Amino acid sequence: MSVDEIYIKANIKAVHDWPKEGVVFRDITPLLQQPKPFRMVIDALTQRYINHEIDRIAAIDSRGFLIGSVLAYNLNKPLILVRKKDKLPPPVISESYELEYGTATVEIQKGSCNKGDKVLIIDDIIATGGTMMAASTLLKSQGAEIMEAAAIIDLPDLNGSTRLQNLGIGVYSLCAFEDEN
Ligand SMILES: O=P(O)(O)OC[C@H]1O[C@H](OP(=O)(O)OP(=O)(O)O)[C@H](O)[C@@H]1O
Ligand SMILES: Nc1ncnc2[nH]cnc12
Repeated sequence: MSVDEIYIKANIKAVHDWPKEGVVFRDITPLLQQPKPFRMVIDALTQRYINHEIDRIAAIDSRGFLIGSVLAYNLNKPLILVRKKDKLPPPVISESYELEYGTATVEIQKGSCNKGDKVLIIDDIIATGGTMMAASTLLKSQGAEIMEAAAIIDLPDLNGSTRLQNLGIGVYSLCAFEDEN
């Protein structure tokens, strides 16, 4: 593990049995409350993508907005909002999916991207990968190519990153929590 990874992980809190029994919720609030680890996250993602060919950044509602919007500003790229159901004005397209602790629907506005656009998807965490997959389905339906799906945290035990990779979507995360500790 790199020094940055150790530091980022140390600023993410494990909340056991929330929002339901058996779930270990990875809370990024401590990381956001301190400039140093938050800057580490943004700087690491900026460095990774600064020389990549990216046309747009898609950030996922709501924790993904916190990272995706700052990254879009740093990289000077247009931002696409992947929002929870009924938040965006029409015309929208929708995709439903399973979460670790429920079900959800995400939407993007029609015309959010152009055919052939290379889109980087950003969220705080990849758990089952359902949210990233739904976002990718919506973006692809508009003709986009998914350049990569990136998050602060990967939970490999929930297989989300593997499921995304099996669909041909490249995945990048800054840290992983391998078990329930
Ligand atoms: O890989 P998955 O199993 O799809 O889970 C990851 C998603 O779950 C959380 O979002 P949540 O729906 O809890 O919303 P929030 O960001 O508004 O808290 C998280 O922010 C990711 O978007
Ligand atoms: N274990 C978890 N911690 C934080 N956010 C999540 N989203 C889905 N699973 C999660």
